[in-house]
Amino acid sequence: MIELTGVSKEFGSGSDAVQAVQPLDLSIGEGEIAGIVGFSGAGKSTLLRLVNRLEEPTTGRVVVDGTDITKLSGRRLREARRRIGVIFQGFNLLSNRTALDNVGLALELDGCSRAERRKRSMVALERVGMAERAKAYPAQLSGGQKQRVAIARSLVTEPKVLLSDEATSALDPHTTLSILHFLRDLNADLGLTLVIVTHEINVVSYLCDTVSVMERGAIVEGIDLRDGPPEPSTPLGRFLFESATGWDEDTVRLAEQVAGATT
Ligand SMILES: Nc1ncnc2c1ncn2[C@@H]1O[C@H](COP(=O)(O)OP(=O)(O)OP(=O)(O)O)[C@@H](O)[C@H]1O
Repeated sequence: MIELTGVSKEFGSGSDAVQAVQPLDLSIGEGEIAGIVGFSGAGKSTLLRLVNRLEEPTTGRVVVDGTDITKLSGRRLREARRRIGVIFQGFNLLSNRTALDNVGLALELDGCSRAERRKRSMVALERVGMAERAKAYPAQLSGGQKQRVAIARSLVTEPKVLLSDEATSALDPHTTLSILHFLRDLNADLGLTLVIVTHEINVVSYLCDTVSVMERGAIVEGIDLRDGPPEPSTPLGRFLFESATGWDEDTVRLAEQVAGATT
């Protein structure tokens, strides 16, 4: 579903140049939940932003769902981006718009009629259990509810891929778990391919099928978590997994039971 080949990103030039992402290859299958972990400054967010060309690659090719998005421009690039949803740590909701109007923003930009926008936005809000709060403004919502609205906004254009950049980092552990549970449902129900940037190994262990460990712009190892308990081979991989405290099963069960009710 996602194929990065020789992709790199350098910011600036000359002595100020920063090689945020070294030339790398990454392959993510359809319906896979792929994690990207590493310390601050490792290049995780830049790598994620290269997937939908929010960041222009310095070298390499990015193919998403069979389309080489590095070759697109203008309207065709905008259309390809509609098939790639994004959610962020800061939610990025417009404070002067209701939840419904935030969700419908992309449709508005596409010139959809008001009635069509409303219909599709309500479907997306229902999908995230937020239909009853359609008229609420962001300031009237909790962090978890804001993230649900942001997820609805990313779903309204029916993407095949959802990119998540530290989407749960600003949330408490219980709300984090209910959002993760919810992302897992979306993956199962809609077959969405998820790419999750996080610094929390707990998030990876709970949610991901695979994880790429990043250090100084490079993927230093890839681990398939479907093969059983992870056996990292690099010092960083070992450090990240061994220093994680983990969520105990009771906490996870409890969070899943109340998912949707209290976020
Ligand atoms: N727009 C930019 N201009 C210049 N340098 C940048 C830019 N964006 C990122 N960088 C640099 O690229 C490197 C990788 O940054 P990036 O944000 O991708 O890392 P990260 O792993 O996501 O970190 P964090 O977890 O702190 O968000 C850092 O050295 C950062 O300072």
